[in-house]
Amino acid sequence: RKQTRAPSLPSPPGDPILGHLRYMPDVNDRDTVFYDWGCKYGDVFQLNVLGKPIVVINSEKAAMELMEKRSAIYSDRPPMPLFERDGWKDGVVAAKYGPLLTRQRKMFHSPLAKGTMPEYEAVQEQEVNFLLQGLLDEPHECRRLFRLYTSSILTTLIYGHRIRSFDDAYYKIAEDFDLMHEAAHPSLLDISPYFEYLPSWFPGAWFIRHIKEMRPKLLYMMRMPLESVWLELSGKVVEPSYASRNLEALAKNGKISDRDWWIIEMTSNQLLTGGTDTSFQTLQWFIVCMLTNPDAQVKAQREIDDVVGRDRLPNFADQDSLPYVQCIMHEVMRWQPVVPVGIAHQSTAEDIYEGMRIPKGSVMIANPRGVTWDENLYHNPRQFKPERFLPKPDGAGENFPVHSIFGWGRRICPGRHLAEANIWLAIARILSVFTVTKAKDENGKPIEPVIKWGTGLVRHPEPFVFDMLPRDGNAPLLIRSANSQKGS
Ligand code: HEM
Repeated sequence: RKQTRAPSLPSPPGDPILGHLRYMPDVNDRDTVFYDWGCKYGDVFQLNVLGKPIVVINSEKAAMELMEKRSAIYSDRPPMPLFERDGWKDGVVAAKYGPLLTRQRKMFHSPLAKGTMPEYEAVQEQEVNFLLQGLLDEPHECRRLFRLYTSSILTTLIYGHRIRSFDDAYYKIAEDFDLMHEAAHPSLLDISPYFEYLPSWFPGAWFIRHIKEMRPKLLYMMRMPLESVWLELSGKVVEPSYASRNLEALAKNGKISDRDWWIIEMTSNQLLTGGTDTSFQTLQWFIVCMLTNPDAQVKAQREIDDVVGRDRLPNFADQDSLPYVQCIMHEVMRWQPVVPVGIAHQSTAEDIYEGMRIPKGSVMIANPRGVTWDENLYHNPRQFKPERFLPKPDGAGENFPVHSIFGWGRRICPGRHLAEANIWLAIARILSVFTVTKAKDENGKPIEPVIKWGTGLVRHPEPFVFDMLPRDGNAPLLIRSANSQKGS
């Protein structure tokens, strides 16, 4: 009673019945528009779309209080009808908060725990050496090579399959996931499931075509790799992997039920799809940052030269001695969060925040921009300044906004340790042997890069021009020798 009498959160003006439907920003600008509205209406404000409350949080203090400390009531997901129709119903990303989510997340605990990471170093080193070789031979293929790098680490760990070419069926799977980016857009299905029966030519019914194309692809993506692992298990040589271990454990107890099979299929797929685009697009943003901040690149290369030298490549044992390289990775993530508005949570009980009411069933959006652009937390927040994370007096002693990048409470990204390890190794080794620089036109004049971002679930730069040159005559030899070592 007391709670329902509490005042509502501040809200921008909207329409009767429709609420803020007509004012909802485009997916591409949602983070920046929500940031601007936060400056105007307060760090926690409410929108309503056809009666559904949407709470936007624009400060670390409020997000910590609600999404972390009170995560027991903020860990559900709102309905994601397009994801579900595409074939991801009940998969961990879209799962409602409950036993099925708990079971799936439990399966990730041990394989993705921080302490398990050293077990993957050999795979990561082989993959990064293959990446360097690719960048040396075909630097213009950088985008596809980054995707191959992140997806191959994942397919090796999940299915025991290394990707060695762009024609590999597993690479195609990772590429086909591009179509899923459309599912980030609001659709009529958010209003009612019956709109699925509209003809595809009906204005606004683009999602009918999307489901028709995406659903079979997603089903194939989930089924094909697991069936291959199952077939391999009946043979003699099996590369141990997340899927093989889970299948073997279940098979020991007799027949694997359809439900158990589905859970392994789904969790494997969500690790691959959740981990590939986020990580490889972070690497693309790293290239953008090096291209546009040459001083930072030089500083990181000097650090690597001092600690590692030029006769070998950096490895995980060097990580603590390369603080500036670590700062570069974190600053790339802070400067351009690749999941621009995170993944929405939903509240399961009514709540009060600073005397104001948050209705039960509110969609909760913790906007990363509210934190990463907060001038109380970051000096010149819109500038790329890796040293901000160095301890004082060398740097500003600012904190990496881990939750704004990897999520909140009981839904925090389970793959964060693996993501950071994969990205760090790629960044450290690229900086040790290559320099990212402006491309030159036919007259030898540097071409100014134009950086724009494309639409999708994961923020990515549109193709841009740059060069990636070996740092010295020894770099190609070092790369070739590393990539030809046993196991590579
Ligand atoms: C730079 C890389 C990555 C970033 C920025 C990132 C970011 C995120 C974010 C923001 C969420 C939503 C968290 C929330 O709801 O509060 C998430 C969820 C998730 N991520 Fe990541 N992620 C990355 C890499 C990975 C990797 C490598 C994997 C797998 C190995 C992975 C698997 C997942 C899964 C399965 C979920 C769903 C968790 C749930 O709904 O409970 N991610 N990630």
